[in-house]
Amino acid sequence: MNAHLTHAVVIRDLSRSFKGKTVLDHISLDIPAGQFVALLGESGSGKTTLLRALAGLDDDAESKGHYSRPDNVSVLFQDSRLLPWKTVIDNVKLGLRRPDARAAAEAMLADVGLGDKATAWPSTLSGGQKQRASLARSLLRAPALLLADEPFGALDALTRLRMQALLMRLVEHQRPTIILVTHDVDEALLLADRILVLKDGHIAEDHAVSLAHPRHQHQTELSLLRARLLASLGVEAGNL
Ligand SMILES: Nc1ncnc2c1ncn2[C@@H]1O[C@H](COP(=O)(O)OP(=O)(O)OP(=O)(O)O)[C@@H](O)[C@H]1O
Repeated sequence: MNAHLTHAVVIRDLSRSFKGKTVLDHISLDIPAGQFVALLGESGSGKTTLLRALAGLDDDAESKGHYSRPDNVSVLFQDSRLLPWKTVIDNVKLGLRRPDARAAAEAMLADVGLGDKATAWPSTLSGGQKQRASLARSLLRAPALLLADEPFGALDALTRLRMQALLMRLVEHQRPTIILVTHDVDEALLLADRILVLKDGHIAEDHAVSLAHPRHQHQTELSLLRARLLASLGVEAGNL
């Protein structure tokens, strides 16, 4: 849409309900191209529903309002969604119509540290390796918008840290607009340019995080925002 050239995502008065139950409640939001947005919120606040709405999923929902976003979107889920009957490289280049698809997939696998797993079957990979393959599949499409729904939520803490660093390194080159749904306040603080808190289907808080990368959990600005976000999410930092 010409009116929104500088914004990758424009949402106006978006509401969604399922069987009469309102889940998204008049959401309006502008996201500049290249911004990394983290979406926090208590369980059931509507995070996944917002992401799915932008992905064009959930056709059974009653929707009002509208949004615009780039056509070139990749979605990254908590489970890697690799097809078990295809090798890792065939999963990564699935549906890609480029003459150099195989070479590009090989290069992307090397980038995510899976250069030696191209011909492996998904069932032989660890959880972290599967998510790496899934990330490679998403980024190989050079998406203008990456929608990620807790992509590292099922990984152990150390693997999660590695994946966060890998994501930051890879998106540094491509600079897609990113919306990351996460339960992990520190993940949001370490990665995002902007943190939104959803509450009962509306955006209750909108924080800019302007600190340079790489960030460290103990930086004062992050500590202050962490305490505030934890309080918003109903967690008292002093009790942790
Ligand atoms: N397809 C659907 N049909 C009926 N209800 C739905 C559907 N999708 C979501 N909901 C309801 O919408 C509400 C918000 O769900 P959503 O998954 O968006 O929340 P969330 O913030 O992502 O939660 P969580 O952090 O637990 O994943 C929930 O009450 C859920 O039951």
